[in-house]
Amino acid sequence: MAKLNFGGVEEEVVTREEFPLEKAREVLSTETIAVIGYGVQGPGQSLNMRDNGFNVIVGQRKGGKSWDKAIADGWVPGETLFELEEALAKGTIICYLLSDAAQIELWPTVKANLTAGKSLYFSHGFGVTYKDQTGIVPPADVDVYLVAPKGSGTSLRRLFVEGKGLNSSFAVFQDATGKAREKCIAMGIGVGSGYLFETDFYREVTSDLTGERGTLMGAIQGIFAAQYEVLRSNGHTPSEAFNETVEELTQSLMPLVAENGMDWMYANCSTTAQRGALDWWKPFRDATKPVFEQLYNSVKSGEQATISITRNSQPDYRVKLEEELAELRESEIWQAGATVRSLRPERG
Ligand SMILES: NC(=O)c1ccc[n+]([C@@H]2O[C@H](COP(=O)([O-])OP(=O)(O)OC[C@H]3O[C@@H](n4cnc5c(N)ncnc54)[C@H](O)[C@@H]3O)[C@@H](O)[C@H]2O)c1
Ligand SMILES: CC(C)(O)[C@@H](O)C(=O)O
Ligand SMILES: [Mg+2]
Ligand SMILES: [Mg+2]
Repeated sequence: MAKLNFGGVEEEVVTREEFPLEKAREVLSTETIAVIGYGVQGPGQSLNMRDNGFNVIVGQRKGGKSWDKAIADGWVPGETLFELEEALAKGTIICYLLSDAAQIELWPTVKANLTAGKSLYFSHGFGVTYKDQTGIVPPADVDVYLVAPKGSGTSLRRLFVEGKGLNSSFAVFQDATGKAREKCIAMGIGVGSGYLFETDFYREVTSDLTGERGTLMGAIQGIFAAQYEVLRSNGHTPSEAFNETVEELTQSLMPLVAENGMDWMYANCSTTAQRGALDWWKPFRDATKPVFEQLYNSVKSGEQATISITRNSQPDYRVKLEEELAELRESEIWQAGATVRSLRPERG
C-alpha cells in the first residue's frame, strides 16, 4: 500500500506498481471467475479480466440482448458462456453483476451455489448493506468482498483498451479463507483499475448513491436545465443556450479541470470570467447544500434503497423508464444537444 496525502489527509492506496498484474494472476491462478450478468459492468469487467489472462466465464439469461452481446464479444456458449445456474455452479469467484434489484430475485439460487471457500464478489455495497430489504446475507464460510469501479462499465473497458484505468474502491466484508483481501485486490487489478482505495460496504453504497444522484448525474442535469431555461426565457437561441450550458463544459473546460484542477481553470480564463466565477461559486454552494443534505439523509435512512428496489422491480419498469428517458431526450435542451453533437468536426 502506498501512503499518499489527499488534501492533508493521509490515505493508503493500492497501485499497479505494488500489486502488479503478474501477482494478481498468481493469486487467482486456481480460480474460475464467473461474471453473472452482462449488462454494463459485466462486459467491462469480464473482457478486461479475459484480456488480462484470467480464467473467466460469463453467466447470463439466454435469449436476450445481453446474451447476444456476450456472443458478439467472443464468449462461446457451452465453453465460456453459460446460463446463470451453470455459471454459478462452475465459478469459484461469483461476480454478482446483475442490477441491484435483480440480485434480490436470483439470490436464493446464488446462495445455493456458494459452497465453502468460494468468493462472493460485488461491485456495490447495496445488497449486503440493505440486507433487511434485499435478504442478501452470505453464508459464513465464503469470502465476501467488493471492487467498485468509480465510473461506467463502458469507460472501464474504453480506458483499459487505451492502456489507462478507472479508479476503484475495494472492501472486504467477510474473510472466511484468510485470503479475502488479497483476492479482492487481485480482482481489482484484474478488472483494470488504475488504482484502488479502501472503503467498507456501507461507505461505498452511501457515497455512490449520493454521487450518482448528486453532482455526477442528478444535480448536474438539474443545474443544466435551470440555466438553460433562464437563458431561453431571456431570448437566447437554443444553440447559444446549449453551448453556454453544456457543450463548452464537456468539450473544453472539464477536460482542462480534469488535467489541472479548478484553480488552474480559474487562472486560465479571462479576468472577467475569473471574477464572476470566484464571486458566484459560493452562492451556488450555499443554495444547493441543503438539497445535498436532504439527499444524503435519504440515502442514510435507506429510503433511496427502498425507492430503487421498489421502482426497479416493477414488471413495467422498462416501459416507465423509457417514458422518463424520452422526456429528457425530447426536451429542447437535449434536442439542441443532439444537433450540436452532430456538428462536432470529428463526426464529419
Ligand atoms: N452500470 C455501471 O456502470 C456500474 C458502475 C459501478 C457499479 N455498478 C454496480 O454493478 C452491478 C451491476 O450493474 P449493471 O449496471 O452492470 O447492471 P445492469 O442493470 O446492466 O444489469 C446486468 C444484467 O442483469 C440482467 N438481469 C436483469 N434482471 C434480471 C433478472 N431478474 N434475472 C436475471 N438477470 C437479470 C440483465 O440481463 C443484465 O445483463 C450493480 O451492483 C451496480 O450497482 C454499476
Ligand atoms: C456509473 C455510476 C453512476 O458511477 C454507477 O454508480 C452506477 O450505479 O451506474
Ligand atoms: Mg451506482
Ligand atoms: Mg458509481
